[in-house]
Amino acid sequence: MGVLNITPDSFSDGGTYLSADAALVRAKRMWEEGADIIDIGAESTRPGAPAVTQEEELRRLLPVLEAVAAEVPLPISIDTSKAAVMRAAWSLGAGLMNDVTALRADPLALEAIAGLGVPVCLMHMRGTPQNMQENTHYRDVVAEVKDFLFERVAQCVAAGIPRHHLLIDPGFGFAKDLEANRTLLRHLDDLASIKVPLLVGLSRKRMIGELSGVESASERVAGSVAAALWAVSRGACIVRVHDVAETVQALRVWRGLS
Ligand SMILES: Nc1nc2ncc(COP(=O)(O)OP(=O)(O)O)nc2c(=O)[nH]1
Repeated sequence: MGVLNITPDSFSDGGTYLSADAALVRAKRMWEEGADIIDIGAESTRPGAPAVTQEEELRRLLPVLEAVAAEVPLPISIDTSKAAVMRAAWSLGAGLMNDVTALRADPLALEAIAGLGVPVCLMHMRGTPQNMQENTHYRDVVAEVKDFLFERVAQCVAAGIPRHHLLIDPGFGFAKDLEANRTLLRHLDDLASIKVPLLVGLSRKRMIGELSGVESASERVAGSVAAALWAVSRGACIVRVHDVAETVQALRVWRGLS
């Protein structure tokens, strides 16, 4: 899953792809590099990120989505928590919704997904991007994240969303410090018992910097690839990455040796 952030403030590539033209060039490049899905996000969810209004998110997103849907033959996921954005994006061809709040932020989101019949990724986080890093203590992070995801899956199935339309994601870096992220990664295969495909997002994140000592997010490519391989070896089905070519190349070698 190639990341296409059309925001001014994403933690590692904010402002780079703001125009529809630049975003389309990026999406095409990721397709050529071997991405299977393009994940378009118009609101940063990094720690401390300011909330974006629905109008602003739609203003950023829709022109880019139209252009990418018309010219890039890949499924498009939309990184949003707003039901109205999901509905508008679906009408323009989005094939997956990626909600870091697991359909909790917007009370209309669960109904929207059920009504549209569109697949959705349910991610674990606590609080909001503005306060989530004040809430990083867990009694047992693996058990608590697993219980949360299990419950969200059950809620979705009870709302009429087919189980095979669901993805789960432990939410690395969302209300988690290095210890919690590392514990979750080490026990990623514990989430397999939920029997829903696993998506992980580790790319360029703070934990990669903390483990590698690399300060600048955009220079954490090798560390991000290493983490992606680890996650795949522990059961991840989709890795959400900024550096598609490097990750695809590493996965091809990994698969060739497995
Ligand atoms: N499912 C899922 N979605 C996500 N969306 C955004 C980010 C944050 O990364 P990025 O989009 O690069 O940064 P920003 O939120 O600042 O745009 N991480 C995840 C993740 O780990 N999993």
